[in-house]
Parts: sequence; C-alpha cells; structure tokens
Amino acid sequence: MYQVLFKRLAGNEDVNLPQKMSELAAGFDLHAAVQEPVILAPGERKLIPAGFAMAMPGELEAQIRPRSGLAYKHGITCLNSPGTIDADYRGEVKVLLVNLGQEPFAITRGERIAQMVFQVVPAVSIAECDELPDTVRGEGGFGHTGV
Ligand SMILES: O=c1ccn([C@H]2C[C@H](O)[C@@H](COP(=O)(O)OP(=O)(O)OP(=O)(O)O)O2)c(=O)[nH]1
Repeated sequence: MYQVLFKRLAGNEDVNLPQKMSELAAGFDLHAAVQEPVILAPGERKLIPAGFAMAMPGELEAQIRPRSGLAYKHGITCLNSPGTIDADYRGEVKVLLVNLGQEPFAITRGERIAQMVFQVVPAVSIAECDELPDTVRGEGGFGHTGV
C-alpha cells in the first residue's frame, strides 16, 4: 500500500478532495475548484484547477484521465490525456479540459471533471550504445504487418 498525501489549497474547503466513487474504482474523481462556472465553447480548451496539491512516493506517477460519461454525453475530455503528475510536483493539480462536442459546456464548482489513476513507474537506468540488439521486427512499424 502506498501512502499519498493530499493538501487542500486555501479557499477550497468546500471542494472535495479526490475520492473513489466505489470500493474498487481504479480512479479517484477530481473536482473542479473554479470560483464561478467556466464555459467551454465547442473546440475550446481551459485549465481547470482541482483545489489541491499532493505528494506521493517516488516510484509512483498519477495519470489524469477523462471521465467516460462527460466524454460520451458532452464531448468533454482531457486534451493531454493522460496528464502526468510527477511525484516531485507540489503545485496545484489542474485538468486540461477540451470541448469536442457541439454545444457550450459549463464547468461548475465541485463538479467531477476527471479521474486520477496511480501507476508504478519502473526504475530504469539508461546508457548510450552504437548498436541495438537485433529483433525479428527490426525497424518495421506503423502498420508494416498490414491493417
Ligand atoms: O494534466 C496535468 C499535467 C501536468 N500537471 C502538472 C503536474 C506535472 O508534474 C507538471 C508538469 O507536467 P508535464 O511534465 O506534463 O509538463 P511539461 O509541459 O513537460 O512541463 P514541465 O516543464 O513543467 O515539466 O504539471 C497537472 O497538474 N495536470
């Protein structure tokens, strides 16, 4: 079990911290910490504050992912999906939403706008080399096996 710390940022006492909506949910829902409703016009993107900062063990990252209901019903999704929260980031967590729907959409205070899923990032060491190990695939990619 990993210990993650959430710090509520000043002025957001009324906004829920990330929370799971069911016992085995993978994601913690994030809530909009906007003061007034924010309108996203079709095609528009806006950075929405989530009202908290966090700390997690160094081997973790947190991914900000869209909520399927908002995406399906309104075309609202995360532009940089999945967003990456680094373990050493201490700023406010924010969600970059974009409206891919046909209608303006209002983000209201406290609304659940995205979800955050934790992942273990494997420790890697890197080295430069002149020749890479051979594979059967070689340089084939981008559909080289057919569509
Ligand atoms: O959806 C997101 C993505 C990022 N961040 C924060 C946490 C993350 O640790 C930091 C940097 O994100 P990223 O590495 O994706 O951004 P960058 O464009 O590479 O910026 P930087 O140079 O600040 O690393 O911004 C968010 O709050 N929400």
